[in-house]
Amino acid sequence: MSHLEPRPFTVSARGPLRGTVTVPGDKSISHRALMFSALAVGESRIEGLLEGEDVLATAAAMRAMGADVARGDDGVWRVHGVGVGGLLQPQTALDMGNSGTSTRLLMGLVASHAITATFTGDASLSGRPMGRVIEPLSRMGADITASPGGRLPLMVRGMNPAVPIEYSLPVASAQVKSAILLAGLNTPGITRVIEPVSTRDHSERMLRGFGAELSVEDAPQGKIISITGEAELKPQHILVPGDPSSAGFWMVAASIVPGSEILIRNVCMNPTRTGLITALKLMGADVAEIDRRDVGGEAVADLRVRHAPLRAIEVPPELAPSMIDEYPILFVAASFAQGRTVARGAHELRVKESDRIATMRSALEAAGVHTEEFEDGLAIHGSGGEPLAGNAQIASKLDHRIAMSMTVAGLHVRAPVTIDDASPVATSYPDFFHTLDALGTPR
Ligand SMILES: O=C(O)C1=C[C@@H](OP(=O)(O)O)[C@@H](O)[C@H](O)C1
Ligand SMILES: C=C(OP(=O)(O)O)C(=O)O
Repeated sequence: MSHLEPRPFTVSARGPLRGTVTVPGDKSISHRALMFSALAVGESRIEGLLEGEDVLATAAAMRAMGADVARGDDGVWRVHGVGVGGLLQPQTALDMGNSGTSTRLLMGLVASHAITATFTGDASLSGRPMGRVIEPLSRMGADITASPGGRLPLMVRGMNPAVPIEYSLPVASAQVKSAILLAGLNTPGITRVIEPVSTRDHSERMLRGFGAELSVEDAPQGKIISITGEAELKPQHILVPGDPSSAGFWMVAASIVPGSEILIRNVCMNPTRTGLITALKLMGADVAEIDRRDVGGEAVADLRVRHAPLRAIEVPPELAPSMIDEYPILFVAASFAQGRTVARGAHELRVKESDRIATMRSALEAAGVHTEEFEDGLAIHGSGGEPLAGNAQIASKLDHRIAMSMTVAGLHVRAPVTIDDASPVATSYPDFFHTLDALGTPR
């Protein structure tokens, strides 16, 4: 799973970008589809699963804990689950690769089963904080031994029966929320998570779809999500909609490269995920939603994006949870806007696959963009639509979103940009470079 060989990639000005793109399945939904199917009794079928390294790490972990997980020649994944409470002791350490979502959600699952699992990961994942899940899961009775700083490698000794808790999230994190709900699935009684700031709600929607007893209540202190434990999940047929985070790269590419027009098909429009579209529209981007429909309980639309002059904005901080993974590509859009864009209230970016504030700052500065760094964000002085100087070496720091964002920046430059290692792109978007080739040729 780890990237032994760095794969450099050089990008030079291209365009205009024209064509139709179908983005891969949503990463958050794909992880959950595998996990929940593995806990149902019977066969679930999953269509449109993202076959990126992060999701494959989840598939391997579910197999290691007893589920039968296989991809058919028709591209449909079939999962025979073990039932809630039925996870088996994995025989070797679970290699989570680069994936924070796999790690935190699976720690929750293991926490309430009578099994012990060791979690390992690559250098990026081993630097990310796990204390945020260790704390609530320990309260539920799990015994967790982590490396210094609450990092990987770590070992979770599950407790069965675990103790239900009521827990108010100290950080806006769908991973922490989901870890607790997953632990609650196999815990007698009602486990409650209070979410002062709403985050992506795929776990809630999908757990309900699988037949779990889960309620969401609006209260003065936030959303109260209650799950009744010792649940029985029924197998499902899941259609995974396209990933709005992956679509973001093409939205910004079309917006900044003159003459471009891209139709992006089948994009998940769950309102907890559409912050980038809101921000780009505030900047003057030409994004049209076509044919809004429902796919497997999620809103989906096709998006037609045309080149348009962008203007700087103050990015509303309340958008942060609904576009948390899209800040790197938003910073690229801002680099081509007229004026100074300010994005603050995004401190969480410091603890993603890389420190995305520092990494994007260095990358954009190297490519000729003037930026100012804050503890919780960046200010970016845009080019007003002119190409960037380019002529830069970019460190992707084992971070797929940095590699893809700086590739998009490199589509409108005076001199080529080289990404030192583009291999992390395979974690979330294995076809990214093929799709780019199909959309436009070097000028
Ligand atoms: O629950 C999820 O699927 C995710 C939640 C977010 O992380 P946090 O929970 O750390 O905000 C996001 O950054 C990640 O890519 C996927
Ligand atoms: C933060 C991300 O993923 P994860 O936390 O699952 O590694 C991401 O995909 O941008």
